[in-house]
Amino acid sequence: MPDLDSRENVEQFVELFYQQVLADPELGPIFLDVAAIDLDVHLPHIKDYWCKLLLGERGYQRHTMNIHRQLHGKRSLAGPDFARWLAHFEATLDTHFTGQYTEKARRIAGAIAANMEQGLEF
Ligand code: HEM
Repeated sequence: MPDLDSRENVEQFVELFYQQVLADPELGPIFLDVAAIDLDVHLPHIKDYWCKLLLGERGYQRHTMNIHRQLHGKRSLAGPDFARWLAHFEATLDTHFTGQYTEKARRIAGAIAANMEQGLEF
């Protein structure tokens, strides 16, 4: 299985991850109804975000925490939501990718999800 060591593979990962998240009965509506994302706008941001975190690319320069804080104001995001999000993230990695970048993605996602969950507790 490939590693998340190129933009091409990171983009493939994001597509596969979002297929799962958007199909999730709890999480899908948060993206599609609450935030009403335009996938053609949203997915390139997510791809740039992971290319920054994993490959050191500089394309993503937005404030992720503020975006989730705003979202949290419309539909509260709590422990079980983060657990589902992470479960899809890890299942996508486990099924399609392997290697040191894959493990880096797993660590970073876990740490950011925990931080974000704490940061939204108020
Ligand atoms: C409960 C878990 C989560 C849910 C339900 C969720 C949902 C969302 C939604 C609906 C948006 C679009 C917001 C908008 O455009 O108005 C978004 C954006 C984003 N999320 Fe999450 N998110 C979760 C966790 C995370 C985590 C843990 C990370 C990072 C590891 C993350 C990274 C991002 C990024 C990078 C964006 C793009 C922001 C931008 O437009 O630049 N999310 N999220």
